[in-house]
Amino acid sequence: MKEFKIAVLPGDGIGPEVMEQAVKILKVIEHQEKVKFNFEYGLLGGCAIDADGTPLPEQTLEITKNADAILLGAVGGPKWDQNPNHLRPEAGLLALRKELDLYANLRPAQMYECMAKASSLKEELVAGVDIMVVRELTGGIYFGEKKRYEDQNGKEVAVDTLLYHEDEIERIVRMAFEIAGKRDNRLVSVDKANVLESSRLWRSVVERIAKEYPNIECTHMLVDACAMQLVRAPKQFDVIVTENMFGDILSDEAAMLTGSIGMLASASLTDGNLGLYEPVHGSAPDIAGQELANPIATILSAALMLRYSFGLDDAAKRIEDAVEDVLNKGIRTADIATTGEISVGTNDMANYIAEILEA
Ligand SMILES: NC(=O)C1=CN([C@@H]2O[C@H](COP(=O)(O)OP(=O)(O)OC[C@H]3O[C@@H](n4cnc5c(N)ncnc54)[C@H](O)[C@@H]3O)[C@@H](O)[C@H]2O)C=CC1
Ligand SMILES: CC(C)CC(=O)C(=O)O
Ligand SMILES: [Mg+2]
Repeated sequence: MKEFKIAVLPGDGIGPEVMEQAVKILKVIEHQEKVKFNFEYGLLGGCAIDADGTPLPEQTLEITKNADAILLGAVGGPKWDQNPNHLRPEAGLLALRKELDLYANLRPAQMYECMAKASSLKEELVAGVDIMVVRELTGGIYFGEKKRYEDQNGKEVAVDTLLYHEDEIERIVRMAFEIAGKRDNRLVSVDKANVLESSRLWRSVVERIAKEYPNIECTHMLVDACAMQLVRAPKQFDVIVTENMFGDILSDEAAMLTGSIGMLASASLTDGNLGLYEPVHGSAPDIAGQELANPIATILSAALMLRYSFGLDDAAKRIEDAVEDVLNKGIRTADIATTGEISVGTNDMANYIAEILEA
């Protein structure tokens, strides 16, 4: 029997709640596919600070390095907001991404037909939206040097450094071209080349690599214009490639086109088979512990794990179809509910998905 080791890092806030649901779905798949998933749990983020005094304990790093894939909930919360940077939950996640060289963050934003009909946005605007945001994940301003000091007038100064090496840009851009080649052959590279030197380097690398992909229509867009175009005419986009912070922001925006940030999955990949799979959303402290969290983003992240890290494409598709079936039946968590539908909590949403999978 084929065995896969999965490092499970539930994290903080709603992280453990949505993770429980994803594991529930994976146990159904395990049974159906006749494979064995060995789940190894680790602490990351605020819970790790509380238990071990560090957001990324050595033991967690070990578990992830020995795993075939990593499934993550979310980290962070107000309890740790005033901590110094190295004792913030988010620093643990950033360190993990860097340590494992997970440089490519794929964030697919796909609109379900039944969700388009119920969207608070115009149906014709969002029906058929299918965007893949390819975000650089281990460079840029989140990883540059940070400084705090007082100027000569005694006023505080803060510095974050945005730095990119050419080869860091090259590998993510190349991956985006490859992905575009398997989709609709359209790639939009997003930068701020009218202002930022790092963006001018980014653009020149994109232009050089574009010559190797003559069949792919490659255009450039400034990030402010892209934010506007995403809400004005989202269907113009197929694949977007961009640097770390722009991708973080634009993918949250793209999420809302599809109904809720509680629906968006992501895969963080390196050059091998290892991947980290996590919902795009955070730890949502405002709804934690209330059975309100939508588990779909984490369940769909588990499906991406089956596809990208384990090659279990059929199982991944069955999960995605089961999610769509449940949505077609009008079953909704609070974040995606409109009137006249069946409103369910976190657990029941996953139970309905599991029921369809088992049918
Ligand atoms: N990958 C990660 O672990 C991330 C962690 N964070 C951290 O999470 C904490 C909260 O950050 P926020 O800015 O509030 O972003 P957030 O994504 O946690 O929440 C934003 C809004 O979306 C809602 N929401 C998020 N996920 C949901 C779900 N599954 N179902 C239903 N509603 C959902 C929340 O209730 C909230 O109103 C912060 O400490 C932040 O640093 C934020 C983003 C990513
Ligand atoms: C380190 C994370 C909190 C950054 C983020 O918001 C994300 O990756 O989505
Ligand atoms: Mg984010």
